[in-house]
Amino acid sequence: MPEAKEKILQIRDLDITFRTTAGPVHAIRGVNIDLYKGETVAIVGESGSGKSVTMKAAMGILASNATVTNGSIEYTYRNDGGNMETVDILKKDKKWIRRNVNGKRIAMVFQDPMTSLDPTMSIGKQIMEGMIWHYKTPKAEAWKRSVELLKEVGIEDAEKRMKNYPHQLSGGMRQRVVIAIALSCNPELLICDEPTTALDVTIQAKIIELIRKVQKERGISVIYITHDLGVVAKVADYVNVMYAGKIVEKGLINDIFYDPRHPYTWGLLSAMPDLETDDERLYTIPGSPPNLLHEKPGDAFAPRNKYALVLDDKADPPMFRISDTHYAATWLLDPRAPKVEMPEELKTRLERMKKEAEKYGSEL
Ligand SMILES: Nc1ncnc2c1ncn2[C@@H]1O[C@H](COP(=O)(O)OP(=O)(O)OP(=O)(O)O)[C@@H](O)[C@H]1O
Repeated sequence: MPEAKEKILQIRDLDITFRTTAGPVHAIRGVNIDLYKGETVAIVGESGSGKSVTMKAAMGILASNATVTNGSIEYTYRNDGGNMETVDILKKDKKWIRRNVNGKRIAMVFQDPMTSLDPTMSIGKQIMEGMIWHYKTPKAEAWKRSVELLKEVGIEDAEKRMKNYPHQLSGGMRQRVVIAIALSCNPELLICDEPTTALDVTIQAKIIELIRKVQKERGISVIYITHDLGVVAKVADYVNVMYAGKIVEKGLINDIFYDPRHPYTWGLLSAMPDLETDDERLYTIPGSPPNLLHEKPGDAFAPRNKYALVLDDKADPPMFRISDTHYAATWLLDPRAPKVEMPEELKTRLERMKKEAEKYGSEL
């Protein structure tokens, strides 16, 4: 972690509602996220928990039926004049965001490279496009830089590959190209939305390794959106666990993996495959996430939570402080609550993970 921490993104009290024919969907509820230069923040949670919507808001690319009803998304960056500037993305229009943020200072890597690449355009052209549009880079220069980028992301025969079309590449190579495109304008922040979900397991590890490498070499910040805690364990400095549009637990990677406090985090960790558990015995969190069309009072996780208290049906828990880095929104942390520990099986599993990490000399 860098010594003097420079904050580059600060999301505060973000509330987003979608207009739908069935009524308003309150998809994001009071989200706060901080991101510092060079760090990796993960947002983890089941499908529909609000991870992508939060990041789309940060990139100013929300769907047209979305309304931000509260909050701010402050982004601090070095402007074209070389000075540091802080803007609230929510107060900027689409044109400004397209010119100054999207693909330039903040770039995204999506789950499926096939949908983020244009099948009708050579990959060389697709990498050059951003440089030419954002920086008016001359074509010959953009070509040269694109070849270098392809090499940087580990593509051999880069000159030759420039002329290829996406369908001529394997899935792993396509995702490398997507990463090259994302890096083409020297972004300060990379948002990776399930960047490995569509890939084979062996390729997954290589893409994660690649993202780590470019992050380190370039000193950029990364936000990982994923439902896979295995990926989180490998990449993140800081973790936000999301449920039903709200962050329910946040902490440093070791806080979340070795001292989780929210029963939802317990569930996610118990459901994480590891070497010792076979698929048939793997835990799944009972029930399914709530329908956000019908907001109910109380804690949205209560119906799936075997540790729920009577109070959970009445009031949404606030964020309780566990340490300066670790917070969780569960009434179990209220001083009046009965003492409840994480399931014994999970405790054993986390201890095993800790021992393995110590053996291999990694943080996790
Ligand atoms: N354009 C939209 N109109 C209506 N509801 C939407 C729209 N986009 C997202 N939502 C709703 O917002 C909620 C959060 O969705 P989001 O895509 O952020 O979830 P997610 O955690 O990223 O899930 P996944 O892992 O499946 O991508 C969901 O309930 C989803 O149905």
